[in-house]
Amino acid sequence: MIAFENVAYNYGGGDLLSDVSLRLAPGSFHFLTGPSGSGKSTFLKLAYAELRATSGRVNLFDRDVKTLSRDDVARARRRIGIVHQDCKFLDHMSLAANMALPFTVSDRESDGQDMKDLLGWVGLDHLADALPPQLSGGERQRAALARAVIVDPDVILADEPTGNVDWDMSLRILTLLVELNRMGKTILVATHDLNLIRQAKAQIQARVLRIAKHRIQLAGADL
Ligand SMILES: Nc1ncnc2c1ncn2[C@@H]1O[C@H](COP(=O)(O)OP(=O)(O)OP(=O)(O)O)[C@@H](O)[C@H]1O
Repeated sequence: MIAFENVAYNYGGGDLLSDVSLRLAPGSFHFLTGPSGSGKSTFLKLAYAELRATSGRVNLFDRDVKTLSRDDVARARRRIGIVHQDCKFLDHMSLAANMALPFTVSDRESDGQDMKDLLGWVGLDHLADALPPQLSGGERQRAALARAVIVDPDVILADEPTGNVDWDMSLRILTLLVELNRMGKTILVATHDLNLIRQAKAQIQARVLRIAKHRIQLAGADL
């Protein structure tokens, strides 16, 4: 799905990430952890071609990102659901209308029943007509996850999807991610939350990647 080959990235100073080689195989579940500022969000941006590697190669669905035109990137992104750290909604539009935005943007028809089912799946069907500022932090994060999956992507990249929510809500979001993985989606979750990772490993085969000293390594079984 997504492969990194000897990738390095810097924002103009020294390398933030260097010598990164890894593959997100279809149907795999990965966590990405590491200290604040170590480059987790940067890695995700490289993975969905928001940033281009300074050196090395990132393959998105078997194509070198450097060779992709803007349209190719847009097409590839339709196969990726991105849950941003600080998810943005249009505050003047209902939750249901916000959920339908990916369809509007990609010129596809949205199916009202699918939308209802999806809101039900994340436990927000009663809030379909609410405006985003009326949602709690956990409701926003579940809405962000639902919006990322509404176009049925093959890959889900989630940046701290359980930041700012309590443990019960974190577990609920984790359960949704595990369900998606069981449906065959390839998942990568960047998180600081080691308890969440332990909880997930009790349920599914998840690999844990750790950023240390600018490199990304597979963490041992100690987690
Ligand atoms: N656009 C940018 N220009 C310059 N430096 C940047 C830019 N974006 C991020 N950085 C720097 O790169 C480093 C890594 O940032 P990144 O957001 O990838 O880390 P992170 O591991 O996701 O952090 P956190 O866990 O705090 O979200 C930080 O030192 C950050 O200040």
